[in-house]
Amino acid sequence: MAAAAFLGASRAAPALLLPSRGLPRRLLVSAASSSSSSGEGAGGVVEFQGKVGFLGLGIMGAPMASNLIKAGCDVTVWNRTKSKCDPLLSLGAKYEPSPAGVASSCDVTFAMLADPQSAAEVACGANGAAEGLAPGKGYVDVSTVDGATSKLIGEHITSTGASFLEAPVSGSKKPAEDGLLIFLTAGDESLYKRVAPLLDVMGKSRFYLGDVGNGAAMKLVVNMVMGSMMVSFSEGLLLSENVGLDPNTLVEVISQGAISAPMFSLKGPSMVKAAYPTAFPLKHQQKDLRLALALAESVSQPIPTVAAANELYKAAKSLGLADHDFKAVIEALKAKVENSQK
Ligand SMILES: NC(=O)C1=CN([C@@H]2O[C@H](COP(=O)(O)OP(=O)(O)OC[C@H]3O[C@@H](n4cnc5c(N)ncnc54)[C@H](OP(=O)(O)O)[C@@H]3O)[C@@H](O)[C@H]2O)C=CC1
Ligand SMILES: O=CCCC(=O)O
Repeated sequence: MAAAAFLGASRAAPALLLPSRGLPRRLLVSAASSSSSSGEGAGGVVEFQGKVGFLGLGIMGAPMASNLIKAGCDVTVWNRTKSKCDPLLSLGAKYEPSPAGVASSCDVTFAMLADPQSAAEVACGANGAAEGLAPGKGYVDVSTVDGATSKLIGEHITSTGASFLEAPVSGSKKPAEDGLLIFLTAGDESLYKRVAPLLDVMGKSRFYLGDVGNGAAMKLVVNMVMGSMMVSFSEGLLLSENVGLDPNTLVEVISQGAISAPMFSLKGPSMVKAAYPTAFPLKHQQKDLRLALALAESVSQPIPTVAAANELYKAAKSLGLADHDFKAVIEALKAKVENSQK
């Protein structure tokens, strides 16, 4: 069936208004063709044709896949812990029992895994995605990993004839739910253009940064700044309290000045209450600082503030806070203060 004819059919197209770089866009999705393509259709309508795979349904992967399904995509999912697929299956997703099965049944497969080791295992290991890939298919890794891991995955994927894009994201659980992530992409530019309509379902903006490794590096630089800012903020909250100020007032004062940041306004009030519901797990923030330190080492640049922040996240992990939100790093600081006052 011709794609245009299918796009005209009723199955094809829940049409959505999508905010992308401030411009409303409509998305037409079709699963009609096994050779996926996308582009501007008549009247500025953006089209994606093909089946979409999603591997890794954690805090980020689940809402991202969910948004694709809600936009009308034909989505097939896999997760190591199978029960996490259930909410997506209820929304209409299909299931395959391995990453290879997903990749072989889909035109483009996204992966959102915890760390370099799991991203490499799911892409390149036994029953991994690469086993199901072939020329014409695409693999988009949106996990936060280091450049070396991303290059290794990319080489493995492209050796099958498929194309590879790294596309880590800035933005946390809520932006993932709201389809407001920022994609930092690098690698195959034609795959980037092909999946752009899908990125625009899940995100509010996208950057194409050239060779594989550049997206990973950009993501690590952003997150090392964020991790250090959170430590500095924690020190300020604690110091304000220790000198008899109301830390809630500090949050308000900061929100009105030059260092105002959504992170402080959003996370400050719960930090004052010592509540740390998880949006971005502390173990992942520490992983990102570890990878950023290695990145800096690769160009012989000292990043002493990040090195100090990393030690505090490690201390927080050893206090059992790995799966709490990364703002729980303030607890490691409290423990240090208590120890120093003994
Ligand atoms: N949370 C956030 O705010 C953000 C996170 N990120 C990055 O996105 C990635 C995912 O984060 P997030 O969703 O929060 O993390 P979660 O810990 O919630 O999810 C991790 C996912 O990886 C899977 N996984 C872990 N180890 C393995 C393995 N050995 N083999 C197969 N699958 C595995 C998990 O499967 P299972 O369910 O079986 O454990 C789960 O699907 C990370 O790289 C993180 O740094 C990026 C931006 C924001
Ligand atoms: O990697 C996690 C980033 C979290 C965020 O950007 O708020």
